[in-house]
Amino acid sequence: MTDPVESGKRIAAHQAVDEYILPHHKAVGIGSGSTVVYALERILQKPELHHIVFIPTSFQSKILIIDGGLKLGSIEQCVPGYTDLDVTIDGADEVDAKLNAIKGGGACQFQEKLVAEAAKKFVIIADYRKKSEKLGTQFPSLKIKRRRSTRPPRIIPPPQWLRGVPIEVIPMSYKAVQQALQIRISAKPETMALRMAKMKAGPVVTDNGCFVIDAHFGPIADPKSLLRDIKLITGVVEVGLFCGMAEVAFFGMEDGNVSVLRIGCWGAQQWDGDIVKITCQPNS
Ligand SMILES: O=C(CO)[C@H](O)[C@H](O)COP(=O)(O)O
Repeated sequence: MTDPVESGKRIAAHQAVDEYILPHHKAVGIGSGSTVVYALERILQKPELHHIVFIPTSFQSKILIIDGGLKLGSIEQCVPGYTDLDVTIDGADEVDAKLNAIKGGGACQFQEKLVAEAAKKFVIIADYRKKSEKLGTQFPSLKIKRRRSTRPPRIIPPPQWLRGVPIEVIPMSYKAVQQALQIRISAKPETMALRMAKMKAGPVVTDNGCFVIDAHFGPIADPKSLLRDIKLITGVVEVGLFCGMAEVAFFGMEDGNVSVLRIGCWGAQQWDGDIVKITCQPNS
């Protein structure tokens, strides 16, 4: 595989499966997106994992489980603290140094959070592009084209996904939620967008029949309090901010190594790419 992004996704997914999905496990949550496909690929290569019941987080992951001939379960069978999932493995759009993540690039954040919360361990797999010091800084914000006159700047709309925080909303509430985001969280109207479908006239409709607003807040100083503030808005079903949930993140790097960030310690590779001791060091 020559594409460094795709090979990054694969090596991260394979290493995570090898370390975190074990033969004694009974139930495992399967996330959504393109990186998760490589996790399924690895699981299929290991017959000792095929007795496990897999819990999907979306239509996509349900089909991956079924097409792989694996055992399909349902989240209703898993009650956190009673019949926990052993582990949930999932991709992410951006992950900070404290393992907070932005998710929902595939509009699956509600089911992904439900399944991640039901698991004893939540494991993130991603390629090197997803590593970020602070959420909201990894992707460029909208380009603003200034006119020569004194008129206000013209905002160039993004070609597709705004790459902010994905917010799943009840369809009839989307205008009210956008308004509340402006008033209560000072989101700018030009950095919020209702996510539109590509091969359909109209908005993306999630697996739960909802819409998604992508809202860019710039660098996010306190992801947990932003999450709390957005969730308090009537009409919001779920927010693609996963705070304090992941135990570990595997990043497939351009050089073919996997950088592992574990809760409470830096892994084998430091943030700036320098190799450090494999022994863990406390996070600041
Ligand atoms: O949150 C997600 C879907 O809602 C995905 O996990 C996230 O968008 C990462 O996707 P990919 O693995 O394709 O980069």
